[in-house]
Parts: sequence; C-alpha cells; structure tokens
Amino acid sequence: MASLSVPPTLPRASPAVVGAARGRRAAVRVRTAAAALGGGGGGGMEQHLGDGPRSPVKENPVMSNVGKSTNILWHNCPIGQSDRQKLLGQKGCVVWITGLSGSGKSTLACALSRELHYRGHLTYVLDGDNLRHGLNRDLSFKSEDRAENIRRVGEVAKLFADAGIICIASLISPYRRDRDACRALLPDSKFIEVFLDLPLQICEARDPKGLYKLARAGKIKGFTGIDDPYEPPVNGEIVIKMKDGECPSPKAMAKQVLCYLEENGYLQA
Ligand SMILES: Nc1ncnc2c1ncn2[C@@H]1O[C@H](COP(=O)(O)OS(=O)(=O)O)[C@@H](OP(=O)(O)O)[C@H]1O
Ligand SMILES: Nc1ncnc2c1ncn2[C@@H]1O[C@H](COP(=O)(O)OP(=O)(O)O)[C@@H](O)[C@H]1O
Repeated sequence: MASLSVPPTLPRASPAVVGAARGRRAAVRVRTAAAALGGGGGGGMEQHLGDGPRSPVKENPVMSNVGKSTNILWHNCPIGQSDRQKLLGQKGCVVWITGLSGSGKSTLACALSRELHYRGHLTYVLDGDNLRHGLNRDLSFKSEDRAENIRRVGEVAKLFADAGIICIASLISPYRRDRDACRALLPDSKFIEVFLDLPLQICEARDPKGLYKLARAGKIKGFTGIDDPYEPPVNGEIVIKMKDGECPSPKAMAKQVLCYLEENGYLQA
C-alpha cells in the first residue's frame, strides 16, 4: 500500500480513528439511503447527500447564469474548508506578493514556502513566470492580458485557499484594480497582500534576466517600471522595505511574513 509522507507536526490517524471514520461514513450511507426511500429524520447532511425524492436538487433546483455560462447549478460537498483546515492544522489563505520585476518576489515565495514546509505547513507557490509557461501561455503583457492573467491566478489561488492550503502567489500584478479584484474573491482576512517595496534602481541593477537592459534599449515595449506603470498597494497587509540602504535577506523577508501569519492565527486551524 502506498504510504503518505506526513510532516512531523501533523497528527497521524491511528487505526482506531480510521476505523471510527469508516464507521461514520457507513452511517452516513445508511442515513442517505433511508432519506432516499423517504425515511430518516430530514434536515442535516443526508439532505445534501441524497439524490432521491427528498433531494433539494430535484425538488427545487436554483439555476444560475454566470458570465457566459447559463443554467448552471452550485453543488455543495459535505466536506468543507473547515474540515480540510482541521486536517492540516492551518487556515487556507492567499499570500499575494507584488512588486517590480527583480524585486525578489520569486525568492521570497520560495523562502516562505520552505520556512512553512519545515514547520509542517502545506503551501503551494503560484509564480507568474511559471504560470505563463502553461495556464497563461496565451496572454501577453498588454494591460487587458495582464488583467486576465491576474484574474485567473486569483481564481486558482482562491481554490487553493479553499483546499486549506497556504497559497503563495508571486506576480508583478502592477495594477491596483486587478489585485483588489482578487482580494474581493476571498473573505477579507484570507487575502494577505505583500508589497516588495524596492526602488526601481535596485531592481534594474539586479536585472537577472537582462530584461531592463532590453527595455531601456527599446527592444521590449511596455515593460513594468520603464514604459508601463506599477501602482503600489495603498492598504496592503505587509510592506517589505530596504533598511539602512540594505535589502533584508530572503530569510528575513520570509520571517516577516511568517510572523504575520503566526500572529494572525493562520498557522492553526
Ligand atoms: N513587458 C513586461 N513587463 C513585465 N515583465 C515582463 C515583461 N515581459 C516579460 N516579462 C517577464 O514576465 C514576468 C512577469 O510575469 P507576471 O505574470 O508576473 O506579470 S504581470 O503580473 O502579468 O504583470 C517577469 O518576471 P519577474 O522578473 O519574475 O517579475 C518578467 O521576467
Ligand atoms: N533579499 C534579497 N537580497 C539579495 N538579493 C536578492 C534578494 N531577493 C532576490 N534577490 C536577487 O534578485 C534577483 C531577482 O530576484 P527574483 O526573486 O527573481 O525577483 P522577481 O521574482 O521579483 O523578479 C535574483 O538574482 C535574486 O537572487
């Protein structure tokens, strides 16, 4: 049998617990069958699970039109976010890192993911560059494509948060309106905006991919910070800044975010 590797801080289910869970599932199946036959006590989980005569889906379906999708129905699942959070011992959320190219977004995302992982927390990094290799490969850097890029990543990040995972999104996300739209997808405290507030000169001096050089030479058009705007957050949760002319180390940046998560209860269910 394949064995799952569980971080040391996550509780492992004992055979007795697994057995009890199986017993509960069997009980739910029995109640569901009873509800489908018209028996059972109404109300509660069996109403959601049953697809028989008492099912709200069949009796009173509420169909919606959303965007270009017509006649669609929202299906609820009996296992919800809080169940998954309890399993993981953390709160699902989105840590959204924004800043200029070269400001250290990917570096921070990886350092934070590592720090959390070693503490037994489940994370997933959504990196702008990486996503443009697949999910967003059809998008350019014109403003409407950047907006669509951010919208898609915001939706994916929301699903990760719903899964109970600490989702770390690192994208330039230069326009305030697009970031605010992602924030609006989640309950307010589940979206943590981290602004990597490094001056353009520092980012440009780093230029690890040589893109600023190409942008200055006019070989890349619409490069953020050069000939395309970057709108800094006004009310973000965390700002990472230079101190005494020095950029904090990757570990120090990660610790700043980690402290915020700890102090605000995200690292417990
Ligand atoms: N015109 C232009 N402007 C800004 N950035 C550019 C551009 N063209 C290519 N790149 C490279 O694409 C990476 C940014 O992708 P993102 O998806 O994060 O951008 S955005 O949020 O949609 O603005 C960005 O990666 P990072 O340097 O890691 O930020 C760049 O390497
Ligand atoms: N805190 C830091 N201190 C020093 N150098 C850094 C720091 N963060 C990132 N860097 C370096 O800056 C460059 C850009 O970092 P990166 O994480 O790729 O930025 P972004 O994802 O914002 O484009 C890389 O060469 C990286 O090693």
